[in-house]
Amino acid sequence: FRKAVDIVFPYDQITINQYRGTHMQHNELYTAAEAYLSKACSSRASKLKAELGKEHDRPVVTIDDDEGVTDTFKGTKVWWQAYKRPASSTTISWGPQDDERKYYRLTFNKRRRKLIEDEYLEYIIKEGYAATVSNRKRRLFTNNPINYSYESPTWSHVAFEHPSTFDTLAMDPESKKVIIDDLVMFRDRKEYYKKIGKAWKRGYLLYGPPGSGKSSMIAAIANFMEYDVYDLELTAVKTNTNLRQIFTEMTSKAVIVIEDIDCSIDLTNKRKEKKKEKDEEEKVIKLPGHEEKDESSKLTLSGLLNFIDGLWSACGGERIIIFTTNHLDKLDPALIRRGRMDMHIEMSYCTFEAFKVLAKNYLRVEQHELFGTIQTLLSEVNITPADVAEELMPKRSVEDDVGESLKNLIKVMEDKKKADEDATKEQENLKGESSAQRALVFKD
Ligand SMILES: Nc1ncnc2c1ncn2[C@@H]1O[C@H](COP(=O)(O)OP(=O)(O)OP(=O)(O)O)[C@@H](O)[C@H]1O
Repeated sequence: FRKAVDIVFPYDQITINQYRGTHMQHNELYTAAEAYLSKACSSRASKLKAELGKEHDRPVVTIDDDEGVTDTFKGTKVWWQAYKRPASSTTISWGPQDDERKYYRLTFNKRRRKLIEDEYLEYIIKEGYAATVSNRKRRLFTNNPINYSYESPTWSHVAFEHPSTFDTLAMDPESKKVIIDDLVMFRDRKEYYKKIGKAWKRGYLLYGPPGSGKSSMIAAIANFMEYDVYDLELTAVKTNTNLRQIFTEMTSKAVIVIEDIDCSIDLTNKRKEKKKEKDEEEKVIKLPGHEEKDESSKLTLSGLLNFIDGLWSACGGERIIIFTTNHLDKLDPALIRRGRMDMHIEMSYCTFEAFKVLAKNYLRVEQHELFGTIQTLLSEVNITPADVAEELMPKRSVEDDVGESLKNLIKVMEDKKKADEDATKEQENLKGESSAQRALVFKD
């Protein structure tokens, strides 16, 4: 293509070596370019796949040695070419890669050198870094003391591979959009947060009955943001010092999850004991087996909130903190007041819109004659998405099971409706009986 370039305009070139310096120091720009080009190639592959249609399932597009790709930046076309320098038989080198020196050559219009040097290379570093981060395997951390590893005295981790995404998450589409928009806004506001001097963090409170998809929502958020997940077990945190350690040993892009917050913190009892407003903040988190220890060894609510609001902010990084609860009413208002939790997200029982997402995921159907019956039943019965998903899971092949799975779901909902009606009747009878008894006592 150099000939082609030559014909079109006088060209200029930049060479980007894999290593630089005598000590074979890795070249940051080369690494970034490698990641950037591989991402550009794979997005081209997906486009190509869409253009070619289904029969060409996996077109492989990649930049190989002695191959080139083009890119356009601010209206300027650039050519990337990958090379491998042949081994030099005359040089003796201690460097392991001597026989494999790789480099890229970037060709562009001579008049555009300033734009390329000042802006395009910066852009490559930024985009290349972002591509590396998104390719990196993300991790699920836990502070459960049984799993402590050598790497960190507080966190142990496994690969985070939860498949849940916003596409597979069954919930009202409007609420889903509000959450996605909020996340995008959060992601794009780094400079804004810096300018106003606020920690770059977001707090969500997820509430809803068991099986409504709180864990699935957390995974969808983490997958969407490409963050690591930290599952914080509060009962394993012994002191504020321990908490400080835990919060400072996190990666910079993290979703911190504190599940069942109502079970981790005993607030109600302490509130009765402490009358003064000031004392409110010093409510103690009861740790199993630690109730009788002296105050200094206990984790306080103020300790937790300070980390969320203050100290932790100073550590930098983008953080999302998610609290979950099955019982919103049991939580202390101080913990959930706006500002501390930016958004309260209700994960509800299954609606018809949510059911349609599950039917599409599990049975690959978007329409069916039984949908009408299901819609009516869903408006009458409280059933969680987890229970619906259980019924929709195909037992044999998906095609054979669509009608059968939907019928099973209808049966489960009808049984539940009947059980609810019987329970209501029984309660009414009991009420009737007790008021009749009261009337009798009164008469006596
Ligand atoms: N809203 C949902 N969208 C998609 N799948 C869901 C949803 N809710 C539940 N499920 C399915 O049910 C299973 C259990 O749900 P999940 O663990 O997310 O619920 P949860 O509200 O976190 O429950 P718990 O409070 O008991 O932890 C999930 O693995 C998923 O397959």
